[in-house]
Amino acid sequence: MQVVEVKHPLVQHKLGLMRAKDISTMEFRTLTREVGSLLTYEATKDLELEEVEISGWNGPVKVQRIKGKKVTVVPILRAGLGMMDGVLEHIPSARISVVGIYRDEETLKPVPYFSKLAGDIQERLAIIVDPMLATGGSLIETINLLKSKGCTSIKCVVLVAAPEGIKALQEAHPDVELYCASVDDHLNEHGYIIPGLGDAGDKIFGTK
Ligand SMILES: O=P(O)(O)OC[C@H]1O[C@H](OP(=O)(O)OP(=O)(O)O)[C@H](O)[C@@H]1O
Ligand SMILES: O=c1cc[nH]c(=O)[nH]1
Ligand SMILES: [Mg+2]
Repeated sequence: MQVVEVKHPLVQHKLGLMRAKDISTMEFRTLTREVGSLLTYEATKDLELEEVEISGWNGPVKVQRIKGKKVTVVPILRAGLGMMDGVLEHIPSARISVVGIYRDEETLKPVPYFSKLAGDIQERLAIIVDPMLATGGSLIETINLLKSKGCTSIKCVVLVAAPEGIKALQEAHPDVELYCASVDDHLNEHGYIIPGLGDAGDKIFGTK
């Protein structure tokens, strides 16, 4: 599995701001979208281009245009919604395939509760967004669902990933790509990423 930790200074600076204890809901939400946007820039660097001729201001001109597959963004509810607009900034025509999964606080197992996928998802590149990859259960469950509908091209974009979650993802789905701003140190006994960001969903939605 390809794992890319994006070391760009803007990404690292913004992620650092997100780790502050007393960050406001507004700041956390804004930074989630901004880092999501920067990671998307990196995650789409291999999209295929084709040359086409258009009418330019001074006559015909050859330009580059994205050729490859169409895209669907897959936010995992709730926290993934915070990154969705960061993807859409770059790919405004993308379809949105929403997956609702929460993590049971006791068992840490993923609990699916909603899905509404693009009807032609088997023809699309799926870019899954969720700020946190902890045990990996939520992301693995989401990929299981997408693959069961015929989707074969999947990239995952997360802000922070735990080594334990990366290992689980690698074992379950070695064919996907993972982009993150940081591979953090470990999971604590409650399944929270250390140093991590805390509960990303609560911070984005202001529900603590
Ligand atoms: O890798 P895992 O161990 O599955 O944990 C990661 C998941 O946990 C969080 O969601 P949460 O269950 O808190 O739901 P929320 O987004 O509604 O807050 C997070 O946004 C991921 O979806
Ligand atoms: O650290 C973590 C782990 C799971 N979900 C979060 O929001 N944060
Ligand atoms: Mg949460």
